[in-house]
Amino acid sequence: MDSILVKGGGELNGVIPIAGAKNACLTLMPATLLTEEPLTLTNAPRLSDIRTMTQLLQSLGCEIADLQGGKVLAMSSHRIHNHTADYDIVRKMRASILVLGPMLARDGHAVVSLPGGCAIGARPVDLHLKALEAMGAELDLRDGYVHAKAPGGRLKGAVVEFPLVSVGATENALLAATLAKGTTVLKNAAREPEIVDLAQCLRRMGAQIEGEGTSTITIQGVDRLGGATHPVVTDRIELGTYMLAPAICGGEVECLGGRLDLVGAFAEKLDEAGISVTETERGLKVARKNGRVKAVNVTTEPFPGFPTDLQAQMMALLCTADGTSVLEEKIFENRFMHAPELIRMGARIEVHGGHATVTGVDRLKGAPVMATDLRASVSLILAALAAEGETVVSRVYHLDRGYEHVEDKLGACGAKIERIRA
Ligand SMILES: CC(=O)N[C@H]1[C@@H](OP(=O)(O)OP(=O)(O)OC[C@H]2O[C@@H](n3ccc(=O)[nH]c3=O)[C@H](O)[C@@H]2O)O[C@H](CO)[C@@H](O)[C@@H]1O
Ligand SMILES: C=C(OP(=O)(O)O)C(=O)O
Repeated sequence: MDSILVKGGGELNGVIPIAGAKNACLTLMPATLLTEEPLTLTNAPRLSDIRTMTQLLQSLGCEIADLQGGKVLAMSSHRIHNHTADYDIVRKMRASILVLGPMLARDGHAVVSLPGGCAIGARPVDLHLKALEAMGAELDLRDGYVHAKAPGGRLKGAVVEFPLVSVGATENALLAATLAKGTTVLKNAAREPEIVDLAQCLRRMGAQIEGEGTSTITIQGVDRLGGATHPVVTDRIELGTYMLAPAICGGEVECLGGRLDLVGAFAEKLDEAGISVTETERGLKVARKNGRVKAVNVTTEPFPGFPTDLQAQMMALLCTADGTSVLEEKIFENRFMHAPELIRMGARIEVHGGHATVTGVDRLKGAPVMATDLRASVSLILAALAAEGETVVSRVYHLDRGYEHVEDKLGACGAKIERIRA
């Protein structure tokens, strides 16, 4: 298993290009299952999660060519020859459940392994299943798999009101509704930019969708969808992560392709903490020129609130802030596993249920630490960049799920960071 060695202490200055969004790409890729015609995604990120989704789609019969070093994914699902998403692939990545809606919508049947829990929480998929049931699907849970059928071979439009906001359930229902007979209305739908991106791509393929980006999405089902070429939206979580690098270390970094509308609530917190964020022609410029960061309180919420996927990285910043901050995690029940690792680096953090109280210290100190999940791993790297001495972050396979070329991107801004290959 690879690890990352960081020698901390210096300022960061330079530019960092931001990739296409992992979480958008993972929902755009299954859209290929809705059409016999080619779907091409440009601005795709080069990540292990994208390779896992590629493997899963290929196992179902899709042809996928990754061009330009993986930045372009040319997909073609002329025929789905296998309708079973196997546990061996699904267990690696929860987003695999997103093949259920499209397969069911196109061919009227699908079998998909249940993804199981994960380190940050139990993460059930009941809302995905209830939405598809409302659209007429008959579901049977057997041997760890969901066996799904659409009576008469086609889903039908329905009004689906989600009891809580779920990004994945909104995506699965939206994908499925494009080919259902009649109108589907999704209420209390997620408003994340990745949902907007998915709706835009589906519309390019011929889908009739209104209201994406609001909490009510209306889909008029069509008989068939065609091919399209679509650029994946900028990764707002990668963007937020790299915006934190100069905030923690000092210096000035311009994040190329960054947009304030993608990170509004997060940028407001940076401003409150005393970090300057300005829009440039090419992206967002972030600087911490003088003084210590101020303590701020953060509560994670569905978009447009502060994203749970930036909570760990924000905690790394607040570890050296002036004063005491409280972080409240409202999306996942077990998303503070980075706290004990940050404490190993000298942070003062107390976790009580869904709250973490962080009292800033003058300086963190390097230590051997272990990544427990994707965003935890990058929070440890951010902390290490600001810490005195050396830090080795192990289990970085989590990091590779969501960040491409981390060492190169941070290294170009002056960070002393290298990968130790196992
Ligand atoms: C691949 C992808 O896009 N992942 C993102 C997606 O995950 P994901 O789509 O899994 O997250 P959801 O928005 O569905 O989860 C929100 C909450 O709803 C719960 N829930 C969800 C579905 C369900 O059927 N039943 C249920 O109870 C979850 O356990 C969680 O507590 O959104 C999360 C919340 O912004 C992000 O942290 C993830 O990075
Ligand atoms: C939790 C995340 O991803 P996933 O939903 O794929 O586990 C994430 O991107 O931070």
